[in-house]
Amino acid sequence: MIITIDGPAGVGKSSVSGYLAKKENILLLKSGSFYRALSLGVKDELAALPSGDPETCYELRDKRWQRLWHRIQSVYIRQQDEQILLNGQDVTDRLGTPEMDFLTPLLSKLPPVRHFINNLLRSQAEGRSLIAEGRDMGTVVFPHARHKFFLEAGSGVRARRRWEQLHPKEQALRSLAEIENQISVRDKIDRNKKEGTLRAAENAHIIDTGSLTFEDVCQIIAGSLNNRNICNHLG
Ligand SMILES: Nc1ncnc2c1ncn2[C@@H]1O[C@H](COP(=O)(O)OP(=O)(O)O)[C@@H](O)[C@H]1O
Ligand SMILES: Nc1ccn([C@H]2C[C@H](O)[C@@H](COP(=O)(O)OP(=O)(O)O)O2)c(=O)n1
Repeated sequence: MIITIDGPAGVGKSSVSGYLAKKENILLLKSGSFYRALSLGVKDELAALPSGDPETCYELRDKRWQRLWHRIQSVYIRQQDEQILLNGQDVTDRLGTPEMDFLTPLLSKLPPVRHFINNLLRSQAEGRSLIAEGRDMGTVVFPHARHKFFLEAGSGVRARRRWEQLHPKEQALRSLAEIENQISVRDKIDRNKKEGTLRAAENAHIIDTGSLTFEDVCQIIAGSLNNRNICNHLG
């Protein structure tokens, strides 16, 4: 059984899918973590590019792109339990930095990068029951998934959630407006990708989480999955 949960940044994908995966005792594939690990693996090459954006050199297919692509293909990413291993090393705690927030959308909009990660995700999933969360799990990576959910909420609500996740020291340094602006920039990249565009699959159950609590969202999904254990636990 494959369950997909897609949606934009801060909408509640990781927390809801993490909760459901634990309750169901099934694998959780966080596709964003794979994109983040790849960005970490090639960050020196990305930093060497003008403005750090690989799109121009990809479109020109120039030497810089060939170097970067060669490097991408040499990176080995694997999930072990809840840890993400990059070339055999646990990098899970290094994936959520502002630097990775910035670099990952730039790398993940390139079609060959998406194909590279999609293959990895499918190979991790082979023959297993799982929840896959991201942007294009229900549309591209697992189009035959039995259960698909698409979470949405306004950028203001999502920015506030992200801000509340920050340590008080960081909250003092970063305004809500700045975070909302970053979220809007990432939304724009996600919605305008050539491939893997952020959108709901035709057969996805769309849930607006803006005015719902975390428990509400879990319950709606659990109800839709008709999973009595989860419903009972939350009820
Ligand atoms: N329905 C909800 N209502 C309020 N806060 C939520 C809800 N769902 C998730 N959150 C909180 O919002 C923050 C962002 O959620 P997260 O799961 O990290 O989003 P995503 O994976 O989509 O980026 C987390 O602190 C999470 O606990
Ligand atoms: N299936 C996916 C998952 C993530 N991405 C991109 C989009 C985001 O900018 C980054 C990181 O995604 P992640 O889900 O970890 O982060 P956010 O929830 O957006 O903060 O990767 C993607 O293009 N396709």
